[in-house]
Amino acid sequence: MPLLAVDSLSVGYNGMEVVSNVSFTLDKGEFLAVVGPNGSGKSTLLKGLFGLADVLGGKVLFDGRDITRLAPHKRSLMGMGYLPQTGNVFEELTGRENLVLAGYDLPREDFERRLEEVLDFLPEVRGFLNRKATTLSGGERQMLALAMQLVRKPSLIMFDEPSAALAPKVVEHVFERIRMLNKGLGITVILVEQDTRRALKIAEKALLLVSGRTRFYGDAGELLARKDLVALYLGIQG
Ligand SMILES: Nc1ncnc2c1ncn2[C@@H]1O[C@H](COP(=O)(O)OP(=O)(O)OP(=O)(O)O)[C@@H](O)[C@H]1O
Repeated sequence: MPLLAVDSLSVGYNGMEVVSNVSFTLDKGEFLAVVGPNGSGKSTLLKGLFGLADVLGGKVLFDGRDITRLAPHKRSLMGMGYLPQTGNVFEELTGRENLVLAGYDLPREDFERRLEEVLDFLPEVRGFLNRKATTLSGGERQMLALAMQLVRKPSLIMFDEPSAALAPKVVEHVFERIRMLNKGLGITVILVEQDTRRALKIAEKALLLVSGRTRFYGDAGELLARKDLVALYLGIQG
């Protein structure tokens, strides 16, 4: 049984359809990149999968359970994580306070144990524990936001353009961490990313969305090799 099965999903806002009829499945530990031109509905698809946009048709099964209409916090309790582009940390709180909030529903001892595991995995976050999130750089905030996800031990994390507005060197680091949490911790990943080449190199599977519809779904390497699609929709050379 796949961890996530998306069947003919249509998503939109106020009854207006933005994403139409998208289907894919993800097994545990797989890595899917969602790519496509600006405005093609990539973020909307993630929001639909997390219960933050209107599902206008189709079905989403997670761990075998129909979650199509489930509230976002219940999805989170089931092991789904979602990292939006912005607004992913509480700015006025310290790193530790952010992490405590992320684990609000975990028993105290579990939380402390998990926090230690997360800090071993993301050692740089130790340095942010007593700093207010407002004082952190964009890349540091991403790391804190990632730690907030990991403390919940998700089986799936969905990232919405984690590299947006970050310096190239920092992007490298963020991607390395995403790769490690997939390969090392076995967490299933859906990545929406502007840097298509990078996304397709790190992922196994790819979904190319054009005007809200699936233009390609399959092996990420195969999409990279499809010069026609790459030239038309992805703006990367060769
Ligand atoms: N909250 C909203 N209400 C109404 N329409 C929206 C909302 N959010 C996005 N849209 C519209 O949905 C369409 C798809 O937007 P979306 O952000 O999902 O695309 P995207 O592929 O993620 O784009 P980008 O790569 O530029 O981030 C756009 O036409 C956008 O204007």
